[in-house]
Amino acid sequence: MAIPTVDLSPFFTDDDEDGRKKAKDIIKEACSEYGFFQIINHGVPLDLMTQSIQLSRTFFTLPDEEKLKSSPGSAAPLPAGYSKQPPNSPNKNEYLLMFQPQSGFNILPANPPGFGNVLEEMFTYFRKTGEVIEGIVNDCLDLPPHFLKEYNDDRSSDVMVALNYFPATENEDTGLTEHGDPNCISLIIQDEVGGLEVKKDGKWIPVAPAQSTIVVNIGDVIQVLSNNKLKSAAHRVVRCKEKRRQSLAFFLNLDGEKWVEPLPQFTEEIGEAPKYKRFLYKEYQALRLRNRTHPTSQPQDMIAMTHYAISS
Ligand SMILES: O=C(O)CCC(=O)C(=O)O
Ligand SMILES: [Fe+2]
Repeated sequence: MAIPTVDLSPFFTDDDEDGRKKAKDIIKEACSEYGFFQIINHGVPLDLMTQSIQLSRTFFTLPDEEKLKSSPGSAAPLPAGYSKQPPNSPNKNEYLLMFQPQSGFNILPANPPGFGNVLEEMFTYFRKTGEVIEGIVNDCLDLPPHFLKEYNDDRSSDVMVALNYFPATENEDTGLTEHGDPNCISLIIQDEVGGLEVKKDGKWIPVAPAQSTIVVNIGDVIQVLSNNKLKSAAHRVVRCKEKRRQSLAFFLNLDGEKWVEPLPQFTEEIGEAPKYKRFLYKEYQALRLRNRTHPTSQPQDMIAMTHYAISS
């Protein structure tokens, strides 16, 4: 079993309505079945993807004192710059986090040379592809044209993270614990080591690494808006022995001041009860951030979308 792969090339030409329709059908099915799919011919240049992973691998092998030159400043809403998970965290990685290039928050490394530029370029491409996906999801949900684009109209909360996972130990191979992404849509590229897994019907499906492929997943915001029509699937990263793993994740996010609730199209207009209470996105984000700073001993005790679920 593997998550579906979709060719996005019809969305980058004007005259392939048929191709777009076929791709949308696959995406619609994938988002309701898996919450995940993979894309090829997505507009992000392969050499840029390769370079970003290679330079990231080089960056994370630098001595701590060099990496810590990009330590986060305090102004940003999330720690933009280089951080390592605290030793008590079940997540075994270090990472470099950034906002959009013009945000003023980013503390990008000077070494390896060119890495900062490559990250900024990747951010810009990821964002474009993320917006294309958001438009497709909009159509898959039969929402009015540009509804999601107008609702999610502020790009200043988007985040990109370059991650380095440490090799597994004899006794322990968790890289990133099971979670759903809180945001709207996420894009991931992983190196050849692999390790990303998606939960479907209680089973873990590995997402095999594939060159020039981007993994896409639906986040909690879309799951709530669609009243569970589309799925924000649980996923995790498993570590491999002897090999460290690089990945790059982009989160098309929502402005914290937005309210999130199931849309009338998926509730009152079709006679269905809303499955979630209305909430302010920044409150949910703060709860999710608390999971990271104060991890619970049991992963199932972490705050997730179920926090706002209405029991039927
Ligand atoms: O590293 C990966 O492949 C996935 C990262 C992820 O799921 C996340 O940061 O939310
Ligand atoms: Fe995730």
